[in-house]
Amino acid sequence: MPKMNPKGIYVNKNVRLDQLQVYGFDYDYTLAHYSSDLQTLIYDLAKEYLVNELRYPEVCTSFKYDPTFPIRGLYYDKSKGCLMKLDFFGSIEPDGCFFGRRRLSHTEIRDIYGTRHIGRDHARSLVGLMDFFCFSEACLLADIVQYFVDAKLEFDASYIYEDVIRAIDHVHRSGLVHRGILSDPHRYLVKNGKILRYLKMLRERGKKLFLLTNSPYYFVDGGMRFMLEDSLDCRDSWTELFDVVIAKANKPQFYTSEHPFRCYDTKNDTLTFTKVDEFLPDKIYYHGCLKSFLQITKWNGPESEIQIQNEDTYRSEQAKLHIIQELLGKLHATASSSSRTTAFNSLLEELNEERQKARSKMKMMFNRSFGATFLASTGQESAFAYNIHQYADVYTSKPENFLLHSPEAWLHVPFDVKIMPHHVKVPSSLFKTG
Ligand SMILES: Nc1nc2c(ncn2[C@@H]2O[C@H](COP(=O)(O)O)[C@@H](O)[C@H]2O)c(=O)[nH]1
Ligand SMILES: [Mg+2]
Repeated sequence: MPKMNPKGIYVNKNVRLDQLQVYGFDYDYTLAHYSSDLQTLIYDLAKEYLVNELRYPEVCTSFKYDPTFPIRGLYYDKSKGCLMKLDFFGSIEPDGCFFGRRRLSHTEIRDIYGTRHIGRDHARSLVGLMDFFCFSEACLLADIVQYFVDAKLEFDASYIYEDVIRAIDHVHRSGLVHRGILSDPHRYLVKNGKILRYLKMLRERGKKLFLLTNSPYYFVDGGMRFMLEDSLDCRDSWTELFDVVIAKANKPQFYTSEHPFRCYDTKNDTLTFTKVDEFLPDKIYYHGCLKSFLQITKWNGPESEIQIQNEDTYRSEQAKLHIIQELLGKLHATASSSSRTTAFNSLLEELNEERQKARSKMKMMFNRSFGATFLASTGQESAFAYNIHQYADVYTSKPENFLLHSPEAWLHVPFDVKIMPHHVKVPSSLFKTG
């Protein structure tokens, strides 16, 4: 029986690795991986800020981060205070909607939202909690809402959101989280020699490498030294692995703004005043934007790809593919549908019940509150999966998984994939007994 591969490389759009010349890396949760203690650290620091600076009641300091509660890709409703999981089509998961830490019943969801489907009006008040840093945020939001409910205090859910975001933002921006991690790296950082092998292999193949992180340099430097201390020759600096190192990049604005780059003086912790019009080896750069990055590096990417897509031969192939797909869809729709007897209907009911049982069993195997990150309880993809599908051509759990493939590999979307390529189909023969 096929199994999902946690180290697999999954392809949403075809990519030829042999044609990739430039590899960009993010730092947090890409080069650096953290233990779950980090979520507790962020949660505790943010909770202290709520109490000490925003005057939340003292009792909030006793709240504890619950690692079993949140998953990635949840949504917080700023107008209603609910924390929920959505499916691929933007419908609320029937058992995945919480008010505070209490799961709402189907009737309660209907009373609040009308239908399970989040319409345009409600969608405006939803905020996505997508990245790995959001676990603590999701848990803190739910715990604070629960506090107000238990204390029978009136509250505006959007104020809770603003306060929690402010607290979380503060603990990152002030460097409290960064200093906390560096003060006890063994506790928070996961050492990984494989990433060094992967980066070196790419360099040996003549690829250009850059690091683009929102984190400050001292934090990245401390983390990289710690993670690579057993595998990197002590005379070498980790910065030599990259052609360009950019810290405090201010993503996502980096991609759209016109901020200039500044050269960062690592000895004096200051920014220099000279204009940056080239990237020198061993120098660290701060801020900047994509436009200047492309102007300086001239790593513009192949424009021929767009030209090819505009050519008539390509477009006629594309049209042919669309027609074939449409025909396949119609074939599926017209097959089956026979006359339904009572026995047929009761069998249907029984099967539905069994399906329901199996679904909830499967869900519990992931996370008892919200189930799987990529899947809705129907077995279809979640809204988080939709985001990955939209924004990632290729995805994998760790960059070094690429070591298991040739750097010249052509990565193809599997021919039989429905939405997420890492999902495998379980053959029904698996359940046959005797
Ligand atoms: N000001 C905020 N900073 C945040 C928040 N969540 C995470 N972070 C910080 O961003 C970087 C991660 O950058 P990356 O480019 O390396 O992935 C790291 O320093 C975090 O501390 C936030 O909500 N507000
Ligand atoms: Mg990151």
